[in-house]
Order: sequence, then C-alpha cells, then structure tokens
Amino acid sequence: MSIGSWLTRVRDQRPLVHNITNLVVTNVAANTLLALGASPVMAYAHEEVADMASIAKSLALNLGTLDPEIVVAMRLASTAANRTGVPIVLDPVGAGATPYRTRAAQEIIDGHQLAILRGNASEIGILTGAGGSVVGVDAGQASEHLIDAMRAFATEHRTVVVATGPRDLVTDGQAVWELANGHPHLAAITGSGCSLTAVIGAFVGTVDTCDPHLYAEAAIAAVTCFNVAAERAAAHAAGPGSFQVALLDALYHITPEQIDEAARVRTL
Ligand SMILES: Nc1ncnc2c1ncn2[C@@H]1O[C@H](COP(=O)(O)OP(=O)(O)O)[C@@H](O)[C@H]1O
Ligand SMILES: Cc1ncsc1CCOP(=O)(O)O
Ligand SMILES: [Mg+2]
Repeated sequence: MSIGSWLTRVRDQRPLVHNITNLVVTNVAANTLLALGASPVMAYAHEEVADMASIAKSLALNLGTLDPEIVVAMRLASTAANRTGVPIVLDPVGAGATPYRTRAAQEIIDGHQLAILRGNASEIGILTGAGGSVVGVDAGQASEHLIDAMRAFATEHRTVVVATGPRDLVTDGQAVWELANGHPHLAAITGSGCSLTAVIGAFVGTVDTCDPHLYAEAAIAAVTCFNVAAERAAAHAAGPGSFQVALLDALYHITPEQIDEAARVRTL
C-alpha cells in the first residue's frame, strides 16, 4: 500500500481518536484531527475514560501537563484499551526533564502494551536508554546511540518507536526507516509534536489487527503526511503564526498523490 493511500483510509474510516492530552495543545490537536478527516474526542474523567477508550479506534496519551488525576485517567484508559484491542500511542512530553514525567512514562510503558511510542529524539533517547538532554518539553542534544537503543527497545516491548526532529526515525525492532520531510517552522510553534501524535493515532486507528509491522507503516504514513503538509503550508506562510493556520488548511487539502510525490523515506 502506498504512503498516500493511508490518508484515504483515514478519510474513509474517520477513526475516533480518544486523546488524553495537555492543556497547551488540546484545541490545536482536535482541529488537526478534524482537518485531516479523523474524529477527535478529549475525555479525562475517571468515570468515563475506560468506556471512551473502548469505543475509540485508538487512544493517544500525552504527558504534557501531567498531574496525578491524569496519571490515573491514563492508567484506566490504557487498561481498557489493551483489553479491547484499541491501539495506544504514547507521547512522553518532557520525559527526562523531571523525574515525575520520566516515571509516569515508564509506568505506562511497563504496565501496558503500546502500539507506538512517539517523542522528540531527546525524549526517546531518555526512555530507550540511549541518553540525551531534554530542556523542558524541547529536545536538546540527541544521543549517537539512538538508533540501536530504539531498535532494542522496540524489540523488547513489541512496539514501534518514532523519534522526531529535523529527521525522523521509525523502527519496529527490525527495520529502521529515516524520514526526511518537514519544515523548521514546525519547531517554531508549540504543539507540532503533540498534534503529530494525535495524527499517528488517526492512522493507527485504521489498523484492525495488532501487527507491529502495520503499526510501523501507519506511523511512517502519518509522519510523512503531516510533514509534507507542513512543507506545503510553509511555502505560503509569513512566519510561525500564519504557518499554524496554513498547516490546518494544508492537512485538509492534501491529496494522497501529493504525499507520494513528495515523500522522502528510506530504509537505513
Ligand atoms: N528542524 C526541523 N525540520 C523539519 N521538520 C522538523 C524540524 N523539527 C521538527 N520537525 C518536525 O516537527 C514535528 C514535531 O517534531 P519535534 O519537534 O521533534 O517534536 P516535539 O514538538 O514533540 O518536540 C515532526 O513532524 C518533525 O518531523
Ligand atoms: C509548551 C508545553 N508545555 C507543556 S506541554 C507543552 C506543549 C508541547 O508540545 P510539543 O511537544 O508538541 O512541542
Ligand atoms: Mg513533544
């Protein structure tokens, strides 16, 4: 299946993505999913997260503005998602910046089966044991051991790992792919990584068998779709402000053919 045809699946199926995300990006993540053609819902109450996760096509967890209530909500939702076969995508925002965030990410990873772990290269470096520095929620220096550590982590946890930045890396524990689309404006707005995680949730929500290889394909397609849309948006944006709006428009208008034409994906 071509990378672009994954977008057709998303638009045809309009998967419901249950997001437990942060206070900064809630609105933009929901609008990003709508522009793409997916269906967002944000739900946090302990009384309903298990029910919501069970009827969703995917569960996207984001540690951006973590607090103890959210930690419990994520635990309840993840348990229900695993029980009902709903794929989980985790964005460990700021893992490595404080022990609380790192511990929360590790508890989710150890206690549940993730479909995809997606963070910036520093967050992924911290969680996979490669090391790296995290400055608040932004990436610092990435580790030179990142690729090996990602592959070992993916194998051990039977999951797909995605590390983003100027170049993006994806592995299912066997193959490693390097993705080279995107635009520096993405690093000049808040929430690009968080929105991408929600988008990965939409793509993975179209996969109905628990298959790491298909999850990897979905992740590659999601990152490439998002980043090619960003390139198209940047072409007529005056700066980060208009870029943010233009990105929503580009996600709405982009075609599978445009994605396939611009995709820069290679196996390492
Ligand atoms: N310098 C860059 N050039 C091109 N694309 C980038 C650049 N920095 C980040 N991106 C893209 O921005 C998105 C968010 O990645 P990143 O900034 O690593 O995550 P986060 O916002 O979680 O720190 C990804 O799609 C990534 O490919
Ligand atoms: C600024 C900030 N602070 C807590 S969460 C958040 C948003 C982070 O978004 P992203 O990781 O996509 O840049
Ligand atoms: Mg992030």
